[in-house]
Amino acid sequence: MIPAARVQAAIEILDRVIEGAKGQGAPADRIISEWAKVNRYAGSKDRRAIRELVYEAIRHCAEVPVSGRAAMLAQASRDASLLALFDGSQYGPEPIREGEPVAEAGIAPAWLVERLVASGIEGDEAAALMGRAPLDVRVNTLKGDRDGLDLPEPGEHLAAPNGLRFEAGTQVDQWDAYREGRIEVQDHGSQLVCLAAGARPGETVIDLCAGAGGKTLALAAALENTGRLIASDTDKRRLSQLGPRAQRAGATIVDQRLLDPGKELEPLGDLEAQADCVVIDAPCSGVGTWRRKPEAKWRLTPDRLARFAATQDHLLALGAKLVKPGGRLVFITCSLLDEEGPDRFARFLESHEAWRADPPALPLGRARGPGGATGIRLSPSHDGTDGFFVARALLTC
Ligand SMILES: C[S@@+](CC[C@H](N)C(=O)[O-])C[C@H]1O[C@@H](n2cnc3c(N)ncnc32)[C@H](O)[C@@H]1O
Repeated sequence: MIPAARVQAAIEILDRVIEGAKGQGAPADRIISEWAKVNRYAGSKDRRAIRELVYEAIRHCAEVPVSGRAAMLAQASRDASLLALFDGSQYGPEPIREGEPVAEAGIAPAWLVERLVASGIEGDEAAALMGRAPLDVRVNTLKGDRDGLDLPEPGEHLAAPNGLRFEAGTQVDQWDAYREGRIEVQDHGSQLVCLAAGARPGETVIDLCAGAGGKTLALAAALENTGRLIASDTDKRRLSQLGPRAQRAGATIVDQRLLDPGKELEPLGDLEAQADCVVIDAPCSGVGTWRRKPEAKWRLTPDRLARFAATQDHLLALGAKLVKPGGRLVFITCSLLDEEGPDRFARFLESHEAWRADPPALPLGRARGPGGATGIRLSPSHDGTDGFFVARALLTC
């Protein structure tokens, strides 16, 4: 494809991303994959270039743009070589008309920028949310250790004991080690928050919001496949992905439970006050993952954010019922907004007297939250990870 045709393709994809964001439709990566399936003439270099154009345009638009073209024109206003491609050539974008709408540059919609600033995310911290994430893997210690692993590329050793980093776009899923379950793709931050659980062999651990099991597999490795590991979620489709992943990883102790929203305790009744540790990787806005899913900023509304916070309160109260005296509750969100992190944890401690904060010692991150209810924040700028908040509480009696 000629460069101008790539720009036009990116504009058309952006139109669909914008539509998806307005109607809670498909995410950008799915829209791009679907586009590539239909437009077979696009080679791998074209697809990579188009993808980059789409993501860069999303990253730099504050509000939802009126059109893909307005988003791309905003990019072109910062990049003369892109501007020159609006030349009306065959397959390329039409020449620019006077007074055409150009999207407003910025990190996120104004209301969200305000919330970020109130949570201490501004300047470099905010800019880093628009960066490109590297590709991190976790070496699966159920099948070998980091030093003994022979990979096509060595990878950078990360602070998480089993973490390796590769350049974004490295096709690790083509490697034997991936197919054989010796490595899992998992962001470094995600690996670090799993360490906060402090899971030890023989314990009973509940991964309450297991989703497709990214953290469940890390917990199974920490437990060395001994003890009990219960993985629950209300989303049947996500949970159904865990079985094959666990099999590939050799995680044999995973006991799956599908939950009914509002009646979550029913299938977990046998576990009340039984767990050494309950991990709550709660549903959230995903602000911390904007490097991978930048269009998430357009999907969020103040109402949705308030609903996430209410669900987080609900899950904290629920998870607490499953922990035995002396046990631990680990609260995780991939958000940098205080209202989805420190505020929730502080509220939980205020309303649950038998619990006290027990901040985990992690190799990266900074303390965040009021004294007595402190957790750890990881951020792209400070730690080179996705953004996370993780806090741990102990049941004292
Ligand atoms: C952040 S995601 C979990 C990601 C997963 N732990 C991982 O590491 O890949 C949050 C999950 O919470 C689940 N969820 C939402 N409401 C829930 C509820 N009431 N009880 C349990 N899980 C819930 C969602 O379906 C979603 O899979």
